[in-house]
Amino acid sequence: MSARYVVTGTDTGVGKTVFAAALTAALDGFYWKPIQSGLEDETDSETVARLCGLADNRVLPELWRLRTPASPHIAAEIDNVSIDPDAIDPPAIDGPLVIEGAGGLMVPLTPDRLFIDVFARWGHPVIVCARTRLGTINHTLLSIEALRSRNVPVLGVAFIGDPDEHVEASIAHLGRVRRLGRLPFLADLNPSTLVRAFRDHFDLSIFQPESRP
Ligand SMILES: Nc1ncnc2c1ncn2[C@@H]1O[C@H](COP(=O)(O)OP(=O)(O)OP(=O)(O)O)[C@@H](O)[C@H]1O
Ligand SMILES: C[C@H](N)[C@H](N)CCCCCC(=O)O
Ligand SMILES: [Mg+2]
Repeated sequence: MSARYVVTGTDTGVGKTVFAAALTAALDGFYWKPIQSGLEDETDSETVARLCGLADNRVLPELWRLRTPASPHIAAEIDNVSIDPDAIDPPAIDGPLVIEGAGGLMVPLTPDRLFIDVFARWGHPVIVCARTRLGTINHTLLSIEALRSRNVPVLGVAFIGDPDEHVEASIAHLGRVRRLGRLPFLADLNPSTLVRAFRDHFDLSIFQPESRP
């Protein structure tokens, strides 16, 4: 089976979608956001389609599209639908697949079930997107601990923002986790600046295990 990567983050708004667009483009792969909450602004799938520079069919349809920009379990209740966490399975496509959650790991899908429970069932490697800003050490280490306590494979941390060597190194050391790279803030965010930034700041071979010697 082709590679599957789960892109999660320490919080909502950390830059998962932008990172996921960059990774999808770099892998020449597919993107899937199973649950979208919030439909008024550009959705994450639309953002990825705009930023990854690939054909529209590389963005797979969401399973649940919820109107309210809230936690999925609340947005689902408002829309009077129920999310079935057991029915969330990655589409069987032939090619690398980048899957984005919603918010952070412990975001509820129902009153009793969390996104991290679904990731644990899949067992696909998880990439934790983390800010470099103050507060990130605590949030990132907690996220890694939550994944490890459920035996979810952690590929590493993708930092987003301005460089902070001390902070990034501390997280790698204390979390015993790989630093995948750091996506800088791009004042002009478009497909070409994003592809270049990913190429300059990440080692693609980490995401292509089959091409490693
Ligand atoms: N590397 C970057 N350079 C410039 N802007 C960025 C970058 N990363 C994220 N942003 C901006 O920050 C905002 C939040 O990013 P993004 O939508 O990727 O977060 P998210 O973690 O996917 O949030 P959600 O939990 O809603 O899915 C967006 O306006 C996005 O354009
Ligand atoms: C609305 C937002 N952009 C995401 N789609 C959902 C974020 C849920 C966060 C829930 C929480 O941790 O409190
Ligand atoms: Mg997103």
